[in-house]
Amino acid sequence: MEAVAGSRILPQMSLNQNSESLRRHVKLMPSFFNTTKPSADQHSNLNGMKNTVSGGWPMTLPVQTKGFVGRTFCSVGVCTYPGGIIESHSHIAEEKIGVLLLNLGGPDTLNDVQPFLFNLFADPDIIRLPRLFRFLQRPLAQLISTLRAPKSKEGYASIGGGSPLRKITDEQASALKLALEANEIKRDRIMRLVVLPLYPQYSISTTGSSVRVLQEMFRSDTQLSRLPVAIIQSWYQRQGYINSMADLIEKELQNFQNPKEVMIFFSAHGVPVSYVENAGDPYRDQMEECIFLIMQELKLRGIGNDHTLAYQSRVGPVQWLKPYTDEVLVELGQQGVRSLLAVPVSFVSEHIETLEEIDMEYKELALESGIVNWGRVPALNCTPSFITDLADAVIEALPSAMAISNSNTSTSDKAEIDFVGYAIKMLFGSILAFILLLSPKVMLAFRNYIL
Ligand SMILES: C=CC1=C(C)c2cc3[nH]c(cc4nc(cc5[nH]c(cc1n2)c(C)c5CCC(=O)O)C(CCC(=O)O)=C4C)c(C)c3C=C
Ligand SMILES: [Fe+2]
Repeated sequence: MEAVAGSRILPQMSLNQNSESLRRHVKLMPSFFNTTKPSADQHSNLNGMKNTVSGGWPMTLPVQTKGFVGRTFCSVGVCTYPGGIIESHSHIAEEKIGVLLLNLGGPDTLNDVQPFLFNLFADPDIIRLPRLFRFLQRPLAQLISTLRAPKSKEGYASIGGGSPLRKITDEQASALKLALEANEIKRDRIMRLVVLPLYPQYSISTTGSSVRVLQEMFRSDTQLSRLPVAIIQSWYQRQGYINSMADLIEKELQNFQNPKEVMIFFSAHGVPVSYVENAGDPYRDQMEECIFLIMQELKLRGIGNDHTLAYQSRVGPVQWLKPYTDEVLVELGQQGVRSLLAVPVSFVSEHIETLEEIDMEYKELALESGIVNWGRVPALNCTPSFITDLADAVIEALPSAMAISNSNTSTSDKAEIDFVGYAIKMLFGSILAFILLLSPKVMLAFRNYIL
């Protein structure tokens, strides 16, 4: 059994690489683990089986981030699942299950901030340009990331000079591996992959974006396209997750002098309204249902506090989901709310928006607005009940694993077509962006957009 942590760069790989090449790639992965566990019989459960160390699963995924400091596949955990070896009377079969965690990346150092932002804005699911203007995506991303970098760097500098996301995601991957090994399960002789985004609610801009790229990659690889894959789209409604969130809230309420008077303030990462209203993003509906379920669980525990939901972290001049966290905090203070417990709800790890935006900016704003007692629920990170629930989610998803079908175009043809198209688009995009930038008015509008 091994767990290897490395940089955030995940290069393109294929299934049949030799072990030397595999080792090199594995080192580049933020988190990769590989275990096998013996089993007695297909029809017996695996309780009490002894772990063995595998020499390595000859498979790794063609995981590719969208550039250097990656967004999207920022933690990869691959494990051969308990039941690694299944003995069925006369044969021994090895059974391996991969778990691929999808998460947002974050800059490890201040030097990584601009490349990180570039990857973010170059994602067509984050900056959604009309099809006709798609060729501008990368030049625009270059421009916006360069202009926004100083402000973002300030934020990352204030939380220690980089994002903690990578470290926490690695820890979650290791904890999940242990939880999966502890589980009892019966196995067939198959290899399957479960894709688990670390976003409880689905959004086009998070899970949607990652899964789209993953599917493109799998379709264009003959071997991977045959691998049975189960994708967990969202899991906010799972009782284990709801209970874990309720536990955190219940515990944190006890830190207030008068817990019953505390306003439970859910703060979710926002998305532009157009995602929900024009592109059919289920994010807002799922978020509202998630809050409803958490509050319902708290009520069952005799906790009937007032609560509210607001959206934070908007970028640019377009309308984002409302109400906005900063505006609601001010209103609540003015309305006489004196005790408030902030609950970050769209993400399961500590990150810049909990450590800087909530703990510093929003706290200061709330105290200025009349709130006296402030608290914040920590992120779930590696909370055992939460990790166990993720392990259960992985196991429950296994039966639905299906091959992602192969595309007709060969990989090399595709690469050629992509390259020519890409070069033409880059050329025209850069010329247009350059012309636009010569106009001071356009430049000013841009500055307003990104800050
Ligand atoms: C520009 C549009 C953005 C959309 C849409 C968006 C959706 C979205 N993001 C998260 C989670 C996180 N985002 C984080 C950072 C971050 N996000 C955007 C922009 C959009 N996000 C920017 C520009 C940044 C960089 C930070 C900054 O400059 O303000 C992070 C933090 C990563 C870290 O390093 O700690 C998280 C987490 C969700 C869940 C979401 C949609 C539901
Ligand atoms: Fe974001």
